[in-house]
Amino acid sequence: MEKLDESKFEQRLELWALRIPRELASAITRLLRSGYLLDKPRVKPVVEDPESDKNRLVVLSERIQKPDLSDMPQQMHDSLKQLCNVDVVPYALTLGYSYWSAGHVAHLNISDDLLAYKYVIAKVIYDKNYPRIQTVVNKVGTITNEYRVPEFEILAGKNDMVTEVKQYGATFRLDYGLVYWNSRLEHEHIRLVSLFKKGDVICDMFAGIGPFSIPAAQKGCVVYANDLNPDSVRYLRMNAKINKVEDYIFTYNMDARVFMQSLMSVTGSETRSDCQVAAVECYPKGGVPANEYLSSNGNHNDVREDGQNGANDSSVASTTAKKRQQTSKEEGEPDCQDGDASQTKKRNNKRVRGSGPPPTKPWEHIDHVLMNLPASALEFLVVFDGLVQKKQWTGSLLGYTVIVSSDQLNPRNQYYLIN
Ligand SMILES: C[S@@+](CC[C@H](N)C(=O)[O-])C[C@H]1O[C@@H](n2cnc3c(N)ncnc32)[C@H](O)[C@@H]1O
Repeated sequence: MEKLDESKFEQRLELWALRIPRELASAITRLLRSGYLLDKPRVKPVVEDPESDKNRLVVLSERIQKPDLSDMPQQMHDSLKQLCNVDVVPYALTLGYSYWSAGHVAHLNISDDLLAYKYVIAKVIYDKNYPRIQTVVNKVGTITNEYRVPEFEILAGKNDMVTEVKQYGATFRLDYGLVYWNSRLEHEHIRLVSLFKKGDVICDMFAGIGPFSIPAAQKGCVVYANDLNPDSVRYLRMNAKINKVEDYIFTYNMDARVFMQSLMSVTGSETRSDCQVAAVECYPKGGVPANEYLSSNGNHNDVREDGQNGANDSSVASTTAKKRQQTSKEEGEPDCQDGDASQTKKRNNKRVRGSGPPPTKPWEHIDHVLMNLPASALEFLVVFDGLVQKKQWTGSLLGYTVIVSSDQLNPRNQYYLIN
C-alpha cells in the first residue's frame, strides 16, 4: 500500500510575535483581541518564549505583515507602548496534516490505489476526531464546472455540508457542496489583502463567498464583489452580514466581464446596455451605500440573483428582493431586508451619520481589481481594453492594479501586478 505523505498537507505561516513579560500576557491579548491576535482553531496565540521563561510570545494575526507594526491602528500601537517595551520577533507556524478541515467537514482526496479502503479511512478519521469532525467527504473526479465546485461523496457522518470556518478573525459560512472553498489558501487571502489600504476601492471579479472581499472590507476598503455562482453570492452576502461589513461590500451575480463593464459604465450614459443598467442601479447614489439603496417600491436592489448576465428590469428587482427575504429567513440569517419604510429610514439615517463607507463611483476611481480564477483568469484580461473612460477617471495616472491569482498552489506564481 502506498504511504500517505503527510508533509503534502503542511502549510508554513511566517508571522510576527510580541515578546512580552509573561505577567502582561492577559492585558496584551485583551488589547489585541479585536482582530490583531492570531485566531486559529486549536492554536494558542500565547506561547512560551524559548529564550526566557520570564517572557511569553504573543503571536499576531496574519494582518500584521510589517515588523514596525505600521499596519496596526495607531491607537492600539500607542497602548501597547504604554504597557511595555515593544519587541517584535519573527514567528513561524506550521499547520500540519491533522489541522486541515473546513468546519465540521473533513475533505479527503483519496488516490485511486486507496479507493478500496475509503470507508475504513473515513471511519477512522471520523471516530478519532468526533465531535469536531462530523462529516467526512471524498472528492470525486476533477473539477470541470464553471463554479469550481468539486463533487463529493459522503463517506462517514451526517449528510450536512453547511459549515462555518474562521480565518483571521472573520467567520465564513458556506455549503461545501455548493460553493468553492479551500481552507489552505488562508495565508494567500491575507497576504493579498495586506496590499490594500483603508479607503481603497476594490473590485473582486471572482469573489466566491468572500475570503478576499470580507477582510478587505474589514480593513475599511469599499469592495465591489462578484461571482457567477448564485450560491456563492448568497453566502457572500450572509458573510458580509455575519462580519458586520455589509455597508462596505456591494455584491453582484454575473459573468465577470459583464460585471466590470457594468461597473465602469457611467451613470446616465445613453449608450449603456440593459445589463449595464442593472449594475449601475446598484451603485451608491448621493452618498447612500448601494446595499441600502431603495427603488421606488421600497425594495433593495443590491444583489443580482436574477441571471448570469445581469440583465434586469424592475419586476425582476422586486421578486429578487422577496426571494432574498425568504432565503435569509430560511438560512437563519439576520433579517435586515424587511422593507419596512420607517425602519429603513432609521437605518439610512444612521448610515448618513457616518457609519457607512464614503460614496464611490467605480468609473471614476478603482485601486485594485482582483482576479482569482486559476487557469482561465488571463482570458478575462481582454475586458480591461478601453474600460477606463478617461474623461471621468480621477484615479491615479497609472490606472489601477489588476491582481491575477493564476496558480494558487505555486507560491512563486501566485499573482502578477499589472499597472
Ligand atoms: C477559484 S474560485 C475563487 C473564489 C474565491 N476568490 C476564493 O478564494 O474562495 C473562482 C470563482 O470564480 C467564479 N467564476 C467562474 N467563472 C466565472 C465568471 N465567468 N464570472 C464570474 N465568476 C466566475 C466561480 O464561481 C468561483 O467562485
